[in-house]
Amino acid sequence: MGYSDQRFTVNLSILFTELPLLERPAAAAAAGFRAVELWWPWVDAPVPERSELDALKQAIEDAGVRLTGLNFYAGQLPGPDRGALSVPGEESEKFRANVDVAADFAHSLGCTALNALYGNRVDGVDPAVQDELALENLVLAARAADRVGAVVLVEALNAPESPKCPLVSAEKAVEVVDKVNAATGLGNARFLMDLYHLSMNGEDLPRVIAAYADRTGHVQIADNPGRGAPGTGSLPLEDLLDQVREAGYEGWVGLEYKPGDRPSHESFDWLPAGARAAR
Ligand SMILES: O=C(O)C(=O)CO
Repeated sequence: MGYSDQRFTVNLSILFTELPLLERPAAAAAAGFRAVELWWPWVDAPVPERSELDALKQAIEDAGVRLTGLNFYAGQLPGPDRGALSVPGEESEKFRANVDVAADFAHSLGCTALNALYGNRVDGVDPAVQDELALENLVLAARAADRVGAVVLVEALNAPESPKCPLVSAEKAVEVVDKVNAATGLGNARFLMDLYHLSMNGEDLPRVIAAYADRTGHVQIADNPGRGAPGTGSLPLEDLLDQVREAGYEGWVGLEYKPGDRPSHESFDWLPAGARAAR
């Protein structure tokens, strides 16, 4: 057990952002990793030019890393937006336009996990109307993911940093997962267990792990406070990841932390070089 038994993937939307997008996959490879994940990289373009998609695919392939996770279009991340799929009007339309583009792009790189961020509450809109729209859009996303052999992930964010997001507890996110699976019958909606967000919400992490590991499709980590590398805060991340493993989760663990005021490649000193290259 320990970090050496985990399969880590580097989030290139929060790490290596000091580099242009197309240089980040090679930088992750140079740091010893073989797997990367991304938020939707084109925050203003749910349907980017074909040439942009092709260039990113090429950069990932040339670096010799695999893409293990991709967020659907989610607006401006990490804020002010927190997703698009529950936001009526233009944002929902953008999400819908993106669904097949993101699923096909993921598929072209063998990526089998697509994260669908819920979005903020909108002043003056009935929350029930937003939740109904969200379910419709999550069903579309789950069907598109299923078409390419992928899962659709539903993530709980944290209330202090996302005060308008309604999905700020594991229980609430898993409730949405269950609703999507009940609506599609596909069983490919899964919980994204982000230990940083859940700890910011004050959740009992061992309890959450025991309760929901079997419905978890992806895990992400950062330390708390600060959303930095493991060891920069007070979360017992190595132990918590052991618990996740013991509870039956064997998938990827996304490094979704901020490097701090140092280049990203210097932020992996907590992880033995031999433990980075999991495939
Ligand atoms: O917006 C965030 O903080 C996320 O974790 C997105 O995946």
